Amino acid sequence: MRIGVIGAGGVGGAFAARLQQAGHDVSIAARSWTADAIATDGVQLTGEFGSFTARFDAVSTVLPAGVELALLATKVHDAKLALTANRERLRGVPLVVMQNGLGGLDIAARVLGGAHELFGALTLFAVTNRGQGRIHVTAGGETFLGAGREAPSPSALAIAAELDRGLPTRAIENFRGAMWTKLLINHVNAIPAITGCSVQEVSADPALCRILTRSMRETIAVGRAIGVRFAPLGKLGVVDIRALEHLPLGLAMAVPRRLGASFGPVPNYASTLQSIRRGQQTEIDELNGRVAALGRQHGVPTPVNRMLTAFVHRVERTGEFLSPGVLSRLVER
Ligand SMILES: NC(=O)C1=CN([C@@H]2O[C@H](COP(=O)(O)OP(=O)(O)OC[C@H]3O[C@@H](n4cnc5c(N)ncnc54)[C@H](OP(=O)(O)O)[C@@H]3O)[C@@H](O)[C@H]2O)C=CC1
Ligand SMILES: CC(C)(CO)C(=O)C(=O)O
Repeated sequence: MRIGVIGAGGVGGAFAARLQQAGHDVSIAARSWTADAIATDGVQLTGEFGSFTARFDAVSTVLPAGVELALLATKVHDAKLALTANRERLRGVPLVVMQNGLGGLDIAARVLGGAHELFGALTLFAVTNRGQGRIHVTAGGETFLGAGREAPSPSALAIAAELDRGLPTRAIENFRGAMWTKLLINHVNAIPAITGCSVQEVSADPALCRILTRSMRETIAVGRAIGVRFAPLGKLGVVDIRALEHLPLGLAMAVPRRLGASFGPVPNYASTLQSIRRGQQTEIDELNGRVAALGRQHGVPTPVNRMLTAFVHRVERTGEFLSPGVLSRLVER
């Protein structure tokens, strides 16, 4: 199949390399400096999904004509520009939006039109983008594909099967509920971005894990106020979400502690801290920031998500991390 990947960073680069290796005809649209590096040296994949270099004939700032399926793997805030540049090439081509947060599919529908065939994909593997096509997968995990609230359509099943040839991918029902569960999982992103600690260090540290748990509880409350039906996703089952919601805080902390440990022994710094280290804008406004905005809209208090969002922006501006002790004093005072 002719597959076009827009945004060849961590997630896009890993999929591009593995799909090409599996025999698909993959082309890449990247920003010029990354496109130049990949055109010369290919995508160099290391870690959990194997170590090899994938070379691509078509690497440019826009996709070539003739693509049959497209994947969008930019950060959410880069989606509008990337899709606008590729709009002509995407006419009639199903698009899979591989992004965290809740907003990517809406942006794609606005740019490409509400009738465009759109799917979302939630990726549970953890990947470090070392720049210029060098991609290191620190923990394996499945990708879940879908759209809306219903059971997967025949085309969702067919697309998931094509992607599954490269990396483990499954079509699921209640994709909207799964997006919210992934948003909960991505609460592991903010504290590493504020402190410089890994996800595993945060979840193993009682004071930091307490903040993480509080932020997740706020998000469940916001989701409930909106009528979200959280779907089980990877290591976070419906029972875990109920435990997070209803158990006393000290006991509920077991859920994020397990979630952090599930990323395995290699430190996972998550995509938000990686953006800071590369001097790029983070997606925090689409993660904890989105929860805070929805909380305001629906009258649900979200003080921890508001603070975490503000602290990530502070680190973005200053480049200075807060120590775990200072962060917990500021949040818990
Ligand atoms: N990293 C992870 O472990 C995971 C990330 N995610 C989610 O996946 C999505 C992608 O994240 P991730 O791969 O980490 O991000 P990266 O920043 O590593 O990759 C994004 C890529 O998009 C490129 N890009 C930006 N604008 C354009 C454009 N206009 N045209 C073409 N390419 C463009 C960037 O280019 P440049 O190289 O120039 O910066 C970069 O290579 C995010 O929503 C993230 O939250 C989901 C699960 C796991
Ligand atoms: C799953 C996780 C937390 C992997 O690191 C991720 O989605 C991210 O880093 O944004």
